[in-house]
Amino acid sequence: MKKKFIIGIGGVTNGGKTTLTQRLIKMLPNCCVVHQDDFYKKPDQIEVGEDGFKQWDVITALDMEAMTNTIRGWIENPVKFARSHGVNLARTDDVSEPEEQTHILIVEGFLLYNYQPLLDVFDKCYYITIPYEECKRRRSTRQYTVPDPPGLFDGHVWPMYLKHRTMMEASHLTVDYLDGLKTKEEIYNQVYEDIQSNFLNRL
Ligand SMILES: Nc1ncnc2c1ncn2[C@@H]1O[C@H](COP(=O)(O)OP(=O)(O)O)[C@@H](O)[C@H]1O
Ligand SMILES: O=C(O)c1ccc[n+]([C@@H]2O[C@H](COP(=O)([O-])O)[C@@H](O)[C@H]2O)c1
Repeated sequence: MKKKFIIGIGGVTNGGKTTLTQRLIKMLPNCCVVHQDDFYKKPDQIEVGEDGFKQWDVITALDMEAMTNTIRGWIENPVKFARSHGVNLARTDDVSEPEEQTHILIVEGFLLYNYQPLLDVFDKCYYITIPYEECKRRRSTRQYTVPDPPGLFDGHVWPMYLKHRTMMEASHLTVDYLDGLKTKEEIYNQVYEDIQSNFLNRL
């Protein structure tokens, strides 16, 4: 029986992906995480568009090859990956050896489902959405390593979100939508129970 599961938590910027991911990794056994934001290229490698904005919200702004290699490293040896990332593995005195246990990888990011080589690695694809107004409000309070210049949200971030979401929906990937307007607790409970029943209780 399969014992390695990769779960995607994608969706709009400021939808609550990181918040949900942090809660899940605390509660799920043998759970590692890969954050897409960690694979951003350096600011001087980000293209400037005709609109004058640095194009942060496109797949070429990210080193997707490096991210894919990191995920492949987990697939090859989740125990080694967990140990080298400081993730505690379940105790082995009352269960099987670490190699025999179930392992979960959460991959979190805003452009997860727009990179063809990764589409077939996911056992489950979640996608958090929030409406324009709420997204703009949350984003206005957020500090990124490179702060948003005036007009970036309406001129680049939101249009790119709509474009990539449309492309994802055309790809026939099976995606479970999560309503990011629900409370953090509600979203977490929904996903935790879903993962439990789909991947953990069946073992
Ligand atoms: N369900 C929620 N309801 C209200 N605010 C939320 C919710 N989830 C996250 N937030 C807030 O929204 C902001 C962005 O959350 P974050 O998890 O960093 O989003 P993302 O990783 O999708 O960009 C943070 O200020 C966070 O506290
Ligand atoms: O992380 C960075 O270095 C960074 C630098 C510039 C911009 N970002 C923004 O990060 C956003 C994606 O991350 P998130 O957590 O909001 O989903 C995306 O909308 C980018 O515009 C992120």
